[in-house]
Amino acid sequence: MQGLNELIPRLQVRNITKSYSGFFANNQVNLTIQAGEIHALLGENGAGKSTLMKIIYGVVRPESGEIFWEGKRVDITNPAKARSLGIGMVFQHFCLFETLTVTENIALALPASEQWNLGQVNRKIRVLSQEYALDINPDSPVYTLSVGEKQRVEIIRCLCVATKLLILDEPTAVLTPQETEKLFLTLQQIAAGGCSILFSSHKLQEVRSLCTHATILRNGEVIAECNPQAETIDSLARMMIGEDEGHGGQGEYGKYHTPPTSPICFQVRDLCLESKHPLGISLQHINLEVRSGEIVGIAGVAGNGQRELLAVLSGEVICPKADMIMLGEIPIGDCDVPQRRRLGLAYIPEERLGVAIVPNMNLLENALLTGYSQGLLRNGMIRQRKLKAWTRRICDAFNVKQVGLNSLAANLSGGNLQKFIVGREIQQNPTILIAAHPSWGVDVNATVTIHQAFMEMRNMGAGVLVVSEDLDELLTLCDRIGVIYKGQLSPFIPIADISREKIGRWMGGVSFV
Ligand SMILES: Nc1ncnc2c1ncn2[C@@H]1O[C@H](COP(=O)(O)OP(=O)(O)OP(=O)(O)O)[C@@H](O)[C@H]1O
Repeated sequence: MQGLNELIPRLQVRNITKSYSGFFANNQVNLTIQAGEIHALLGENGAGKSTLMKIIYGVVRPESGEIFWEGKRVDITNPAKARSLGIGMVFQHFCLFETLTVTENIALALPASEQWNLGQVNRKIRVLSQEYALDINPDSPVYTLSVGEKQRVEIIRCLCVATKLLILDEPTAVLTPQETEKLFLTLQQIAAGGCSILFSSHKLQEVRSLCTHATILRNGEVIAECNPQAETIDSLARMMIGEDEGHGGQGEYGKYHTPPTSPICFQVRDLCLESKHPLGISLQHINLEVRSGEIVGIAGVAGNGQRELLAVLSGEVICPKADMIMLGEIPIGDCDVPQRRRLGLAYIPEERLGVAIVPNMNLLENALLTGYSQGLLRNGMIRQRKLKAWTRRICDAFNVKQVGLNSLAANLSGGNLQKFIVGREIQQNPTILIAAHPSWGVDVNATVTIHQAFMEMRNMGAGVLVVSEDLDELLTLCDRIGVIYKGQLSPFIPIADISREKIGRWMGGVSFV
């Protein structure tokens, strides 16, 4: 016979409502999670998933509704209150101090009453990272970590305190398939110990493999509950998006483009660069070329030099020699970011907030930040009407859900922000687009929109270089793929000749032969 405690849900959310300027992010939402359950929260970009998670974690206060924790009504006024109940959360955008080490960051989040010293925290991190295969060096300063590694720090931070409900907002968005598999074993291990997990993801195959319950939101309302394992990817996508609207499914693009013989539009020649950071990765003899009308992908596990390579390709770091990077016939290795942009290089960085976007600027200002050379300025003055039309076109073409072009970028949902960044760069018709994790956190439909936009650019003769830890994305999108490992690039293989196993082995450090 079940004990009374096992019958009482761990968490019950009843009729939660939260609106922004009259727009309902959550409308009368109900959600029940049992102890030890892995529960998915699904919905397209802007459906209200993060808002609901933030309400449960005490970051956002609802206007009405109730929350019951193990049968008792609670008022979760702030994250400290949530943590005291045993609720931990890993956010889509990380909350780490860049200049502190992993250990220092985690120590800051531990309850003062438990009086941990840094040595104990360091040891605890090593134990947890081993136990849950969350590979991380506790002594690394956070600014040296890739996005994937920062996510691991966030997960370990939650695991350091006894947690009864772990909330993960898009945890696998930047993990490789192998890392995702490992993470899922971790999550299953955690759930088997009685901790509940609330998990949001746009990768429906993952949801089907991991979760036994799902609540589906559309336009802020719960529109269905189901067992994802009893559904298909198609039926889940239909529930999220609606019966009548098209949904792309994942990775259905038809035939690949034949490898082009067109001119090389972007080239890196024997680029060697010592990392200035003690824990950074030095780039060794990097050679690559992208032809006009070609999408080239660079795969690799986080922390193998992707960040250093992107910095030098985008112009954030200047090359030792100008002709180490060529844009067509022009050496650009010694050009700074604005010069490279003016010559036709567009860039979608790995980090959205603070690098791609200034959160406290509105959409118009953020559009201007990289689009200024598109006729949006005259005599140093902003052409307001042109800027408005330009920004509106980005939002329309990429279906960016927003309440107005004057709204702050920080108020966009994660996926809508990513669509905005991608649209802003593509609309500049660059000669070469360099993109890091282009579909990170975007829903099924938006992923298709972004991938199709890349393919259209390619078909119009632009070159595209995609750096991603999502192997599936690269296999879907690219004409040729190479791997970066410890600062070195493998040969690039045409998509028709690629074996997933070989790429996986290269990603794992097996020599490039
Ligand atoms: N602070 C805020 N101010 C104004 N609007 C907001 C704010 N936070 C969220 N919203 C809006 O509420 C809606 C729901 O956002 P939310 O982040 O919950 O969506 P989501 O389902 O998590 O989307 P995604 O999958 O893209 O992360 C969006 O339209 C978003 O723009």
